Amino acid sequence: MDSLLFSDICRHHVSAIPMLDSDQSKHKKHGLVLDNNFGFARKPDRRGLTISRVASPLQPAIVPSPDKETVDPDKNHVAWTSVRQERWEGELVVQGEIPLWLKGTYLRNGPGLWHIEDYNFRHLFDGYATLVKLHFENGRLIAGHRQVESEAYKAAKKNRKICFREFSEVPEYENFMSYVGDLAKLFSGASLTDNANTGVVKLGDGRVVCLTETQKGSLVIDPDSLDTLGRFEYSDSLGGLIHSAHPIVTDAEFLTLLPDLVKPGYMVVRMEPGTNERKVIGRVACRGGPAPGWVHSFPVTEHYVVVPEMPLRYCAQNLLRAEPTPLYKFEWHPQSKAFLHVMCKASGKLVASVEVPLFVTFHFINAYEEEDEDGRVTSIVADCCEHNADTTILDKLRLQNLRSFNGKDVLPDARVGRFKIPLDGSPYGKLEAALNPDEHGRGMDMCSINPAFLGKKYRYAYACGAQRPCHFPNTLTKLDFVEKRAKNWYDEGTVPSEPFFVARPGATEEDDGVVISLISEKNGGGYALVLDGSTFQEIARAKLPYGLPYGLHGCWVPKK
Ligand SMILES: CC1=C[C@H](O/C=C(C)\C=C\C2=C(C)CCCC2(C)C)OC1=O
Ligand SMILES: CC(/C=C/C=O)=C\C=C\O
Ligand SMILES: [Fe+2]
Repeated sequence: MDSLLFSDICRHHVSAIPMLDSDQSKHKKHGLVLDNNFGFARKPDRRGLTISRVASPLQPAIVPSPDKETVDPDKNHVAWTSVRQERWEGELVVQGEIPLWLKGTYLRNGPGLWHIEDYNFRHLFDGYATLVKLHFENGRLIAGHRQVESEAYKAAKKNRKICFREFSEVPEYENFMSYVGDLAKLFSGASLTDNANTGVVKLGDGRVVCLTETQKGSLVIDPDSLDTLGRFEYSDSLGGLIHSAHPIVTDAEFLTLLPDLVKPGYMVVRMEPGTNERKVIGRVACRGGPAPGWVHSFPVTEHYVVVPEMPLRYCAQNLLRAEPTPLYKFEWHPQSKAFLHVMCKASGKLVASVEVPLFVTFHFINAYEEEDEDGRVTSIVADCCEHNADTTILDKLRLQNLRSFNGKDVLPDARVGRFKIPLDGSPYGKLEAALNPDEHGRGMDMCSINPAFLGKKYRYAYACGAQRPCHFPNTLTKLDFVEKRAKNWYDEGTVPSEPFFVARPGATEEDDGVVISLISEKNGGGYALVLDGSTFQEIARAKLPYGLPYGLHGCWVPKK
C-alpha cells in the first residue's frame, strides 16, 4: 500500500467520508475490505477544521486542499480525530516477528467518533464506541475496526443529532417541556446512553461484552465480525442504572459494584458464567458525603473485594444539568474523606473499613493479601493509578485540551498509589507511591497485569507514563515493583493506548509474554505494536492503512 498517499489523505482530516475511487482500487489491490457508510455529512466545525461532505456512500467526496491549520499535527492528531470509516478489515504487513504461540484476538474498545453533523462533542468519554481487533495467527496479523451499534449511535445516525445522555453531552431540547420529559426519562434510565465505549470483556462462557458506566450499555458483540449482537440483559431484579465500567472478569466469575445513589452505598455482586443473573454478595454503606464516590474500577484479592469510596462523588444536581460542570457528573468533597472497605467474597461480611488519604483514581491495578508467619492475613495491598488527589485530569481529557498541545508540560502528575489496609481493626490505611514517579515521567494510567496474578502478590504492571513535556500520557511503561524501576518505550509524537499483557502459554515467569498496544501517530498514521513482556523491546509492528483514534481498554480472546 502506498502509505504516504494514504496518510496524506488522513492529514487533511477527512473524517467520516467515503474513500475516493482511486483509494478503493488501491485497497482492492491489497485485498482489503472497505465499507464506508457513515452517512454523516460534515460542515466546518467551530474550530475551523476541514470541510467534507458525503453525497452518498462510495461516491467521491470533495476534499479541500489543506491549510496550515488542518495539517498542524498537534491540533489534528489522529488520536483525537473521529474514525474515518464505519468499518474496515484487512491483513497488515508485519515488520519483525510475531511469536507463533500468539494465537487469538486482541480487542480494544474506546470512544472513536466525536461529532454528529457539525456538532462536536466536548469530552473524550462522549464519543461513540469504536471496536478494534488485532487477530494474530501463525505470525500473521488481521486487523479491523467497527462502530458498535448501540441504540444511542443508531439514533444519532438516523436523526442526525444526539438522542441520549452521554458522559457530558445531553440531547438538545426544543422547549422546556421536552427538557422536563427528558428528566423523567433520566430517572427511569430511558434517556441514558447505551454507548458501550469504555471496555470489552470476555466472559467465562465465551460471550464478549462491551461496557460503559450505564448498565444498559452492556452490549454483546461478535469478536470476529465485530457485529453488535444485542443487549446483554441482566435477568436479576437488582435494578439501578449504573455500575463500575471495569468488572473483574475471570473464567469463573464476573464481579462488579452497583453504586446506590439514593441510600449512598455499593452493592457487591457476582455473576456466574453461562447466566445473566447477578447475585448479591453484600452491601457497603458509604461513610461520608451526600453520595457514593465514583467507582470506575475496584480491585480484588483472592478472598476479598476492596470497595473504594473516593471523595470524588456522584452528584445528583450535576446529573440533571444540561451544561457540563468542570467535574461533569461528579463533585469533589474533600471534607467527606476517603475510605476503603474490604468485603469477604465468600460471606459478604465487611472485614475492614479504613479512612485513607484523599485520592483520585480511574484505575486500580491489582491487590493482594499479606500474611504473618502463621498464614493469617494481616493486611491488604491495593495499587492504583493515582492522580495525587487532583481532579483536574477529568478536565484535561476535554477534546479541546487534547487537541491543543503547544509544547507546554500540562499533564498533571500521577503515580502508582499503593494503599496498605490493615485488617487488625485499625481505623486508618496508608497511601504511598509504590516507586519514584520520576521513573515513569510522573504520568500514570491505563494499566494491565498478567491476569494469572490477579488478586495475588505480583511484581510487574504495564501502563502509560509520560515523556515530558506533554499533555497526555505518551509512553508505554513496564513497572517493576521489586526493583522499583520502570522501563519506558517512547516514539516521538505518538499516542499509545493501554499496553495489554498476554502471557505465553506454559510460562512460569510473570513477565513471560507480549505486550500489545495500538499507536496513533502525529502524521495521521498508526500501527499495532508488540513488545516483549520481559525485555520491553519491540518485537513486531504493523502499519495500519490509517491511524485510529485513541482507545481505552481491551481484552484477549484466545483462539479455541
Ligand atoms: C471512558 C468512560 C466512559 C464513561 O462514562 C460514560 C458514561 C455515559 C457515564 C455516565 C454517567 C456517569 C459518569 C455518572 C453517573 C451517571 C452516568 C450518566 C451514568 O466513563 C469513563 O471513564
Ligand atoms: C485516558 C484516561 C482515563 C480513562 C478512563 O477510562 C486517563 C489518562 C490520563 O492520565
Ligand atoms: Fe477505564
